[in-house]
Amino acid sequence: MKEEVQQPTATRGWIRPYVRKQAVRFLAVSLIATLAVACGAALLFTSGYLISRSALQPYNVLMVYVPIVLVRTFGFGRAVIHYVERLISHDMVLRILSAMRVRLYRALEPQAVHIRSRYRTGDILGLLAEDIEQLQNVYLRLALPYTAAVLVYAAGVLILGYMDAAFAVLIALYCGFLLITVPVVTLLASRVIRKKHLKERSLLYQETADSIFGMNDWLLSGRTNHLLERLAQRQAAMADLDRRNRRKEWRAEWIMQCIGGGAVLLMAVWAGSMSTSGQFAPEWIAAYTFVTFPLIEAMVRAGQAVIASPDYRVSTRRLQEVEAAGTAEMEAKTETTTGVNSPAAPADASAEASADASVAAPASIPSINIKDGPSDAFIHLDGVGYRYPGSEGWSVRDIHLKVQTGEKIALIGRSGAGKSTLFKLIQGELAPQEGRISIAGVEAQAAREAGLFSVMNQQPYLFDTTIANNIRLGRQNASDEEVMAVAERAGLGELIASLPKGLETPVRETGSRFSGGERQRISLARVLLQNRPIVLLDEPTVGLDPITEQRLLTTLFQNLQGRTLIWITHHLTGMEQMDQIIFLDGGKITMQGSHEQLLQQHERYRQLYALDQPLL
Ligand SMILES: Nc1ncnc2c1ncn2[C@@H]1O[C@H](COP(=O)(O)OP(=O)(O)OP(=O)(O)O)[C@@H](O)[C@H]1O
Repeated sequence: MKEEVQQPTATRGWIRPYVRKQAVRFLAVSLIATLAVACGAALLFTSGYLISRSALQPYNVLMVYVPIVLVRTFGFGRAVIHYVERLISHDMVLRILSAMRVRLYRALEPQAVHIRSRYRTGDILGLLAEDIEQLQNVYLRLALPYTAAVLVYAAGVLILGYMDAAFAVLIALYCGFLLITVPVVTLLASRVIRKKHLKERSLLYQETADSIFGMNDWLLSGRTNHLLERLAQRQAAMADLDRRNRRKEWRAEWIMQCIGGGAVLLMAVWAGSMSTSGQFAPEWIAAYTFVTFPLIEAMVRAGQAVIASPDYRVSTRRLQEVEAAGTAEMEAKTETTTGVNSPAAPADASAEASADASVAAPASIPSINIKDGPSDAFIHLDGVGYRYPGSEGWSVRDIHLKVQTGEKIALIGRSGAGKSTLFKLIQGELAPQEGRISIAGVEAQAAREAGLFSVMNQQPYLFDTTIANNIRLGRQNASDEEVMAVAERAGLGELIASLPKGLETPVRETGSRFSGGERQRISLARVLLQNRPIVLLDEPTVGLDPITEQRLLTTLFQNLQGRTLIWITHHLTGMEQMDQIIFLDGGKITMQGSHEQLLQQHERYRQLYALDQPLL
């Protein structure tokens, strides 16, 4: 599959551009599908003739030899044509789907860092798991059968018209009713139920995702039965809507089958009258009657596909929404990286570059070279403000902050003060709505993409593999010696020596064999291996006892000496080692200065510091 399907843009929809791109294949498959129906029709036509002719007991089998051969040929031909049709149509659809998946990925990728705040997880799962799959049915179950049915309809009416114009008009109207009126009326009648069904499904996905994320809390609260009941209710509501919907579809199908039966009767009566009037021999009555079956079946299938079409529309709408958001994000990114707000990397940063550890930056991003060890990272926040989409108030505002290379900053504040938001802004996960952020002379997002940050968070995730592999997440190509060296620097030496398999010891699922402090040390070893100039610490000591906390902090500060450090914390342990301490409250800076300055100038700080000394 070397052929590359061009990626249509957001404005060009999710169906037509691909049909246009694959027009030749689409046309070929439609003709082959029509041929398959025609072959089926010919099979029954000749069968009908053969049965009638045989019933008249010809004196020699050779009298029916030709229809026998034809029945065999059409029977065999139908299977072969059907197979070829499936082969080509699935090949075409797989090409289209692969192009669509690439396109969806490209739409989602620029939004990756905001994905959890922008979409609900259930919707994303639905999008990835269902929507693209749904679209394959547009081609296989809707477009192709409908095109084939219309072609069969047109050919049938033309052939009949050649024999009897008035009857051809009657059949055209009759089958038109089958092909258009019944599906459209059914669609309109089931619109409300379908809408409800989609809403319920989205809620079910959302609640299931929520429940999985919060499974621990449900278990701890002892209310798992309540959760299961709620999910069961939601499922029952959906199943009920499903049933009502299906009932409507079955009714429509039943009506279509009845209409089809009527068409067969009409044909039988017409063929009878044609025979009576001497237009053709009586043997042809069965042939004309039988031929109606496969033709009607093709039309009923097309009608059913139309009835299922709203599901496809919902999928395309969701894909279009995601793509529009992705395009907006890309445009914003392009403006950010090429706009006037993006000064080039400072001269001294590149001057100090060392070849062995430079980070290849994407073309549009000023290249930032990171030398082995701390470099000239300089963080400058100038009047920064951010308000989450849909929120009334600002989560942070008026933030002015200058951090010199190698400085250690503590961000302190109660819950909801805006620490994490500020963190995300510095990391380039969020773009400021007011003011600007520059890191080593470039926008935060560019700094992030150039790999200037390492992050240690509250609960580092350990994968179910060896300690060495978990540390290697920091740098895949690190040698065993390098991994051991950082593990020792992180204070894991003794622990590793006590394990029979040393660095090759499996950590077990989610790292359950290690204590909180040990897990943080593994995370520190990863950070050391990454060797990046800015390290962001998001409460890495939360939940640790005071002694373990002190020890971990000592290891951290010793090993991260010289790097620019920003540390989110809730309390004041270790503040003496910080160059700047920033208090946030209600999204604003309320106190700022070194430990000594704050002790001298702020009574409140003195009180907080005294209160926060651990009882060792
Ligand atoms: N995704 C979001 N959408 C809307 N509002 C948000 C979102 N995330 C945070 N906020 C709001 O922004 C404000 C600051 O939140 P933030 O998470 O930055 O505080 P924090 O100081 O890090 O709190 P904590 O210590 O509890 O993590 C809060 O009022 C919070 O409700």
